[in-house]
Formats: sequence, structure tokens, C-alpha cells
Amino acid sequence: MGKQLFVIGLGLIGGSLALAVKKDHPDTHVTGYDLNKNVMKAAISLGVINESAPSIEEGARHADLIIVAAPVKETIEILRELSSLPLKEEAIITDVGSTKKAICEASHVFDHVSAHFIGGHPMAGSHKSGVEAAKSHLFENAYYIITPVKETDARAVIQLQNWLKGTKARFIQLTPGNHDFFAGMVSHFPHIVASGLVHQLKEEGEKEPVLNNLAAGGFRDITRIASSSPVMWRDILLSNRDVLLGLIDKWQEEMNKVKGYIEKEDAERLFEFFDVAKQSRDALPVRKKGAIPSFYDLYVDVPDHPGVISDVTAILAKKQISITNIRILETREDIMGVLRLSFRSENDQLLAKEQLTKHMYEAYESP
Ligand SMILES: NC(=O)C1=CN([C@@H]2O[C@H](COP(=O)(O)OP(=O)(O)OC[C@H]3O[C@@H](n4cnc5c(N)ncnc54)[C@H](O)[C@@H]3O)[C@@H](O)[C@H]2O)C=CC1
Ligand SMILES: O=C(O)C(=O)Cc1ccc(O)cc1
Repeated sequence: MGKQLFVIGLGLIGGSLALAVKKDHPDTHVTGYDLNKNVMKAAISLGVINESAPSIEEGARHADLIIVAAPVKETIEILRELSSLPLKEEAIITDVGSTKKAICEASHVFDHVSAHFIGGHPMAGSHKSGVEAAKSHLFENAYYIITPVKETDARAVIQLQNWLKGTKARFIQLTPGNHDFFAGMVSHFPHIVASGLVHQLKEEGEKEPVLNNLAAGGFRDITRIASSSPVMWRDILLSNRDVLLGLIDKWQEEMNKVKGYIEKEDAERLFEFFDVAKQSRDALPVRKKGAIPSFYDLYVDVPDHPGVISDVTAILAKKQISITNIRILETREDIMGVLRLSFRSENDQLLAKEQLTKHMYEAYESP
């Protein structure tokens, strides 16, 4: 019999990891456990797991790798439970929680157990949740942060990365503290801002419903992450409290600065505010994938004339490149528009860019 994987929490991340591990280790037997019985049934029928376990104890007993993919608070409870159960001697336990300090501190429960705990955080996901949204390539090219805490963790880290090779993620190691600060900056805090913007719109939109229609373009794009799971984000904020309080203070300072420029009608400072931001944004490394969902999008500048969409799709159809979604992002007066095309894979995205450029269209990965 092959090796055994046990996944606790069969949602977007647990399901996607189960599929990715199975891809690279096809002989592995995958057992799953979720608080919700319907989720376990769905996971079996979607081929995400081979069987469900009646309890954590039953599933963990023979597992070589245990992935805990539940919300952060539950993860800590599950680690406590696991540390008191009979486990395989060399079992590796990992988690996927979006914060690492609290979880790694709690993982000291394994200090006197022969199984190894290594914290992990795949920095990719989606605003969707649930096993139905799971896909084996969710983490392709994404950063996968590993947070070992002891020197003796080195061997288990190598074993864990080997287990997770099928994710095609890029593994990096950080201390739990650095992880939480970095993730706070690029992922957690932006969620607060996105949801804050939506709140602002909601209040006014109730008085002036036309506002909601006007918010269909850029506003929708920058607030996409506000559609994520409220339970998950509540827990993330609560477990990265100090980092987020600091970032909120800095944000308030930044907003006060801009407020001052507007009050004083300081055109020069306002220009500088946007210019420095534009230069920094333009200089960011081209997105492979970060804490941004794994969509393979291309933005294409198109002349705003009837038939342009079918011209673009015909170019791609000729090379059998399928598009999974098309959206017209904006039309500027009657001159140019931007199309956002989504593809199933990075390869399709690259081929499409090549073809469209060949046909004199301006196509780029990030707006
Ligand atoms: N959604 C995302 O984009 C990302 C999420 N994460 C982290 O991954 C973890 C899971 O997130 P998702 O998969 O998105 O959530 P999800 O909501 O899709 O799935 C979580 C699953 O865990 C189950 N669950 C909850 N408590 C449980 C318990 N005590 N025992 C067993 N099962 C339990 C739920 O029933 C649900 O099926 C969270 O800790 C989150 O911080 C990490 C990277 C990206
Ligand atoms: O922050 C985002 O952009 C996402 O929506 C995806 C995501 C969510 C949670 C994570 O811990 C990592 C990535």
C-alpha cells in the first residue's frame, strides 16, 4: 500500500492540496475529515479524497502526512487534539493558516511527540471557498511560505516540500513573525481596505441606487477580495492583531497626509503622491502569483468598434486557445476599450499574448 495523506478541513485549500499531492504521488491514499458531513460526501464524489474518516483520531492514526486546512482558530484546537493522539512516529503535520505566529506557538504541543509539525501558508487562493472550488493547480507558481521553528525541523521541511511538489509552488522559509508582518501588509490589510470601500459605497448606495451601477468597473475590480469568507477574515484579523493595528495607524497617517494636500490644494504634493505610487506599482515584479487568486488574465487594448470582440476571439480560436471569461472593463469615450480575457492556464495565457501581439493588439498581464 502507498503512503497515506489525511486532510482535516476539506475546503478550497484542503481540497486543492489533496488534489495537488495526489497528482504527484498517485499511489497515495487520501482520507479526509470535515466537521460538515455533506462536505465529506462532496469531496468523495468530486474525487478530492478516497474516503472520509469518522473522526480525527481515526484518520490520523495511519497517516504519513496530515494537512490541517481549517480556519485559523480551529487549527489551533485541532493541533492540540492531534498531539494527544496515537500518530505514526515519523508523521509530518502541517497547516495552511493565513497567520503563523499563533499557530506555531501552539505547535509546541508536539515538542514531546515524535511526529513533526511544520507550519505552512500557500499564498494563493481565491475569494471563493468550499471544496467545489478546489483545483489541483491553485498554487502553481505561487509562493508557499514554510515557517520551521527548530533546527531539527530541517529534514521534515525537505520531506514536506517533496510531498507538496505537485503544487508547483515556490517554497520560501520565513520566521512566523516575519510571515505575519509580510502577510499583514500584502494580504490582510488590503482586505480591510477593500471591505471598508464597500461599506462606504453601501451606505451611499442605499440612498442613491444608481451609485451601485456606476461602481461596476474599477471599483468592482479593486474590491473583489471583499467577497471572501467573513468567518475566515474575522479569524485572520483576530490572530494578526498587533501587525494590523500598526498598519491601520500608518494608513490613517497616510490618509491624513492626502487630506492635508487636498485641503491646501497642494497640486505638487498630490502629483507626487500619485507619481511615486505609479512608479512603485509599475516596478513591482511581474505577477507570477502572490496573495492574489490564480486567474490567468490578459488585458487587451481594443478599438471601440462593433465586431472587435469577435475579431479577438477568432484569433485565439484559430489556435484553439479557449477563453474562460471575457469582460469589457472600460470604454473611453469612443476611442479605446480594454478587454479582460481569462484563461484556464498560464500556458494558454502566454500563447494568447503571443498571438494577439502578432496581430498588433496590445496585450498585458496586469492593468
Ligand atoms: N481561501 C484562501 O484564499 C486561503 C485560505 N488560507 C487558509 O486556509 C484555511 C482554510 O481556508 P479555506 O479552504 O479557504 O476555507 P473553506 O471555508 O473553503 O474550508 C474550510 C473547511 O474547514 C472545515 N472546518 C472548519 N472547522 C473544522 C474543524 N474543527 N474540523 C474539521 N473541519 C473544519 C469547514 O467545514 C470547511 O469545509 C484557513 O485557515 C485560511 O486562513 C490560506 C491561503 C489562502
Ligand atoms: O488575499 C488575497 O488576495 C486572496 O483573496 C487570496 C488569499 C487569501 C488568504 C490567504 O492567506 C492568501 C491568499
